[in-house]
Amino acid sequence: MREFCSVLLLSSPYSVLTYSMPEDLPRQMWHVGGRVVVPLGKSFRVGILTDADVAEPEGCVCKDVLWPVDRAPFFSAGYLDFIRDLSIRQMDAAGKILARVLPAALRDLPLFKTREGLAVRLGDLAEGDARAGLARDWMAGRFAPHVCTRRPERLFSLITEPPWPVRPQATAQLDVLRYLDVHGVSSTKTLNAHFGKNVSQPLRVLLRKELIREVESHFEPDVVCAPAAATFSLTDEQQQAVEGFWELLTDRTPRSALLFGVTGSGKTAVYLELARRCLCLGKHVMLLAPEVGIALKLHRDVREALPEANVRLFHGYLSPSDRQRTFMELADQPAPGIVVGTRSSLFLPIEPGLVILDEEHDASFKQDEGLIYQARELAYGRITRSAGLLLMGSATPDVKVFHAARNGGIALKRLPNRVGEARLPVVTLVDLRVEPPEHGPFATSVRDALVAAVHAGEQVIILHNRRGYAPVLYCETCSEPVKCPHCQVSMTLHKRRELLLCHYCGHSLLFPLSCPGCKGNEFLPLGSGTERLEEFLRDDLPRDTKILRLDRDTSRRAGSMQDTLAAFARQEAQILVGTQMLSKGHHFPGVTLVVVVDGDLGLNLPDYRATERSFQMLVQVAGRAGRGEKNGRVLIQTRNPGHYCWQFVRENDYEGFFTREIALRQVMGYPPFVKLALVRVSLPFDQPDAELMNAFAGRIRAVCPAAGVRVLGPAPAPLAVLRGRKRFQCLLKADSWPAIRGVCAEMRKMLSGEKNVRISVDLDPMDML
Ligand SMILES: Nc1ncnc2c1ncn2[C@@H]1O[C@H](COP(=O)(O)OP(=O)(O)OP(=O)(O)O)[C@@H](O)[C@H]1O
Ligand SMILES: [Zn+2]
Repeated sequence: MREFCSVLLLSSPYSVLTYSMPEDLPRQMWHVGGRVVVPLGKSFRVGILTDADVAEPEGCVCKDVLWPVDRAPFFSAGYLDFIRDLSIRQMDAAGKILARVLPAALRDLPLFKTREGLAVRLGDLAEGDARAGLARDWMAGRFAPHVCTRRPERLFSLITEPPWPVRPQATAQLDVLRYLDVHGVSSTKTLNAHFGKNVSQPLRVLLRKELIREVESHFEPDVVCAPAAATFSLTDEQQQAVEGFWELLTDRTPRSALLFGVTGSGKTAVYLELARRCLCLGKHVMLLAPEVGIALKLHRDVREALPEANVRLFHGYLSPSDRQRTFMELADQPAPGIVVGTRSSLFLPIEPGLVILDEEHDASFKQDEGLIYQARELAYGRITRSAGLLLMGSATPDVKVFHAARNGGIALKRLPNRVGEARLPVVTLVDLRVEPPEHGPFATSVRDALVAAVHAGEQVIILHNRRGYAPVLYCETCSEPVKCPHCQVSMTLHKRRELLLCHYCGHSLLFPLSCPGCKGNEFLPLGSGTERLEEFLRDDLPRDTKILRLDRDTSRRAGSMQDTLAAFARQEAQILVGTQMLSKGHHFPGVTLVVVVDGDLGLNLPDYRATERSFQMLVQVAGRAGRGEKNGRVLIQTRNPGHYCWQFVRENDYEGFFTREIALRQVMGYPPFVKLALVRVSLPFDQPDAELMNAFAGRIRAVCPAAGVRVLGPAPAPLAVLRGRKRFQCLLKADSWPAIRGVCAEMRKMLSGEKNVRISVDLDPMDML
């Protein structure tokens, strides 16, 4: 009797199709969860065999599956189920989701080779005399696909900052240098695509001149481990947390839990002990951080604490070949190990018994572009299939998560004290209306504190959440700021790099320039970013003060972020200036003073989470002070000291903040009391929109009430133009996700025939701009 199976295509049209199983090939060649090659139209595709026992479809003739790619299942049934579930929730095809998360080489048609190295054409696999023999060879392991059809991409990084010792006539070299300067580590493929030609010649010259170097990844794991920290035993609080979580981990039902521990309370040690025990149980562990910088720190922590464990580092900046290798190795079911990484690790083909999200409140756990997802939900999806534990940890939990923990949906353990003798720092607000900034951006008392700390040989962290030299470059001739032609926002001046950059789309202009509007040449940089702050400090502080800066600009060269963090940890510098990158996760015992230049920066964004995010960042950065022997203090400059968040920041009172915030959310009708979705519609800048948007608005109004969905908008988005497209958005509120999904599906249908119009749906949005 003929047998039929389902195959999920990993390339367009991404559908699930029914094929017949070839009767002349042994049944043992096929594995549910393994990749297969199937014919489609006149070509071949790679798909995943998702079901080997389906009924014969009526009224159509099925083609045979051509040949397997994997000798064993690549994905477990649980993994495929997880992807299917995600596809329902994201309203996107499962094949498309997988195509987005699998390394390209694993979706490509493989090259089949005999053991002698002779290539076998796909057509020959379909028919021909060799087929039976090849099947025998396959079973005996003498015939296999060769996956690596692409040449591994080479990655390049700058070695030095501009200016570079290159003749002005050597334009090809300068172009490449500038590109790497703006975009950071880039591959040959991106470079060739950008310049529309092969750039291997200038690359060769630049390598020889030692102006660039080839790297494995943007962020290479530290080769040398710090000397193992003195071993310590867990405090009673830590021990109790471990035992509580361990009970949940071993009770054979999926669980989620929150470790709510103040900054410096030793949450990492709790994670590591649980990870160790989980490995002993024979289960995999995923330890995830919101940012690569913190993932690298955790990777080091794990290797120090568990030197015997099998540890892998995974994040979005690995080279394609590294990503591919990790997927292949893990699909091969290695002994239980630990994956340390960022959110995309959740798609690796292992069954984790324990998933830990460190700094769980962080917005970077949400992916906002392409495949939109929240790592917390994905992680829960993973551990439901393995009956494992999802452990979230933070000093400032997400308000939604803490609400669930309060109501018993999530188990809660606390670490209310810092480890050892360390105390939480004293936080003081500096009212800039009373004490205006007289030393660059600093009030006199703040500057005095800075100088005193430097004198005393202590370390200082200065947070300013804005990179670049000045956020606005104002033309004195036409009185207009220089704006990005694609986004209509002000371009940021990066003085040292001699660039103007759009922080939204990456568009860059060389500086100095003449005003794009009036050709004027006189400019005034307005406001200040981290670069200007650093410049001010160098001029203002004693000459021998060592200053480091950490932001996306100083992290463009491979390894530079780690170098900066390591140098500061070794106390080679006294001051570290930077953006929110330095606010969390790191442990610098020498820091006694933290200064926040503009505490109001994030408070007034048009987003219901603005206060929560600001509060979290301020408490986190304050938490970098006083982690060693000496007490810490924190000075926050503000012009708005009446805001309700300050009282809680000053007292490091998360729960007080939570109580206030959750009451507001209830009154205003925001999550967790309602489900929220943001629907974005965009169209090319020069395309008329009035008629379309009016009709769209009318139809939404007709659909929403019946579905029990309230709608705000459509209205122009706060960033009304981005990357050359006009943007509109509407906010949907309802009591249930299915109601929202129903309306979103309708909205997609409404716009499906419109030319050049794109629609995206963000469930539970993090970024409302
Ligand atoms: N039981 C212990 N005894 C001594 N030192 C400890 C103990 N537990 C943790 N530590 C040390 O305390 C320091 C702070 O711990 P850790 O970085 O884990 O804090 P955290 O809770 O993650 O803070 P944050 O939320 O600010 O990142 C680390 O250097 C760690 O080695
Ligand atoms: Zn732009």
